[in-house]
Amino acid sequence: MLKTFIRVLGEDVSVFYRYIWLVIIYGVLCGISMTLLVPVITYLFSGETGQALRWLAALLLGLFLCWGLRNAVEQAGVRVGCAILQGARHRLGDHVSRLPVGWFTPQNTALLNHLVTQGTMVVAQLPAHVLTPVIAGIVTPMVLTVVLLVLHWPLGIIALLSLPLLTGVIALTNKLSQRADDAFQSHFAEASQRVVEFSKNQSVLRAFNGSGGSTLWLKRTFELQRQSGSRLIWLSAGSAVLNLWAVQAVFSGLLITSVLWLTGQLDSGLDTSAIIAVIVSFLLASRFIDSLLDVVGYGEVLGSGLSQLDAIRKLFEVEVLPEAETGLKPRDASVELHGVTFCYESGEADVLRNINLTAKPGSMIALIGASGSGKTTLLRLIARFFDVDQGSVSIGGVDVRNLTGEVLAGQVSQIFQESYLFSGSIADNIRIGKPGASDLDVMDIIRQAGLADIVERLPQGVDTQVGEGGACLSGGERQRIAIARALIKDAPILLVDEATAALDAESQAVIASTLANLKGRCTLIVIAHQLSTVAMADQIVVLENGEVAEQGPVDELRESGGKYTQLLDEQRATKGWHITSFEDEAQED
Ligand SMILES: Nc1ncnc2c1ncn2[C@@H]1O[C@H](COP(=O)(O)OP(=O)(O)OP(=O)(O)O)[C@@H](O)[C@H]1O
Repeated sequence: MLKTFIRVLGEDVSVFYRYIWLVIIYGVLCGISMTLLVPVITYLFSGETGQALRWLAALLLGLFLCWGLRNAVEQAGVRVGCAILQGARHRLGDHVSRLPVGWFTPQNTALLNHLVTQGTMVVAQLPAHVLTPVIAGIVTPMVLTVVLLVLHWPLGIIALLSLPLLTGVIALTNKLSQRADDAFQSHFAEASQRVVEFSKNQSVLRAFNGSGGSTLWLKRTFELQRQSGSRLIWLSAGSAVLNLWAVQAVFSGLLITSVLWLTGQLDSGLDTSAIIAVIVSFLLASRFIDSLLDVVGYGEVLGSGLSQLDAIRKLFEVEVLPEAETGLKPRDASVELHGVTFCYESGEADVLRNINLTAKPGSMIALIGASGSGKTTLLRLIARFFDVDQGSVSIGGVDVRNLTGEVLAGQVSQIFQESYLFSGSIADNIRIGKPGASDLDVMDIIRQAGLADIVERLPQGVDTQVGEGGACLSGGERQRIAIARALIKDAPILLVDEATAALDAESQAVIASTLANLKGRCTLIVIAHQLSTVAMADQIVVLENGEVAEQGPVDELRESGGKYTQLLDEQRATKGWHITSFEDEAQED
């Protein structure tokens, strides 16, 4: 817990240390103040009223100091909470921005959203509202235990033994509640994600499931959330009862011991000092129990807060991609893969195995292979979405792990099949590729990406809002904006996941002409779906089950009659492709 607080608070950690020290001092001072009851009662019973009043004044002063310190503790707790709210989100953001892109699954994204919006809020409230009574509720009984040991050792021994016993019971019940709370929070995040998915994709759901089956996933998620919610309620209630029983058991032990001792004293004749000691011990024992009851009372809120803190800890423990500290720069736009092996999850089968590939500066490589053969993964490794498990990926002779994020981003531009557009205008989205681009540059790129006609048709031209995710545009229009965004960046290496049949013929033609224009001007590595693209490449790489099955110039592969021709035959059968050269294609067009 302490480590996570320290991590979450970063450079503001001093406010947390100050708070912890204050609350410990507060707990000790409360314990000491209560022990001042001993001389007050002793002197009262022995008739020394003056002395009793002096000790009473000391007791009142102690209580006054406790009250003052409690205020200081509360303020320190609020300051810790503010520091968490102000800094934790930034620190989480910094950490998350360095995580591998593959971490951002819908479930992790929903969890992140939940932690940033609600989790940090719950954690921020812990010091001010929960930790103070809990820490003081443990420190004060420790002080009282020492006094009880001095005053009447059997009571002291019971108090001493009860501390680890109660800590054990509370830790156990907390762990159980925390587990139930983790499950509930995870189902809660999943349900939130499902609701967003459900509302965003109504058109798909209605088209395929008009009878209401579309709500099946949602219902299942809600059911899981309900089950984990009930489990959490039952466990929390059970834990509260168990904790209370444990405290009452200790109280009964203290009570029985006091009564037995008092009875023994009465049998062996009245010893006033012993009777005073029993009465005082009994008073202290009841304060001891009160403090523990405070701890138990906050058990449930504490468990829930700690569960959020634990989720934040786990998030901080996800390994980030190490950032290069060297100032190395690629010497040219070549791309080399040496013995690259990679799997997404450790322990699972390799998605790529021993891949060797060289793209000379300005050359073009077409990646082809069946669905799932690893083509997209290979492009992701070049852009360092993940680090390879074995081997290396180099750009311009430098391992991508030794390039800073900024240098690498400057070298590589990408066109994906599904490129996300941000809320804003067409021009805003294109300028993501080059923030300082002039209006003239933007218009020029719009022409190159075959967007000119579309932009002219729109009443607000390049200032037309695209909506969230480009919802106001067609798939082809979105794709062309994404192409324009990649082109304006003018990076020396372009990675392209060519559009499949999901796009209209015009957009496919735009990609083909873009590639033809760029050929020779930058290094192109393209997942090729169109025969014309395959035909214009300098080198074809055929992937099969994560391995390079064949590679070489198109003519060589055509003649060898190996995997390449086999794949083309299969695709010709499904799409009507035929083996031809780029020139033939151009003539046919
Ligand atoms: N983020 C991921 N986490 C885990 N496994 C993944 C992930 N992305 C892809 N895979 C798996 O890796 C393998 C290769 O996928 P990849 O997307 O690289 O293939 P592909 O050749 O590009 O396929 P397609 O042509 O259908 O896009 C597949 O078995 C896929 O299920």
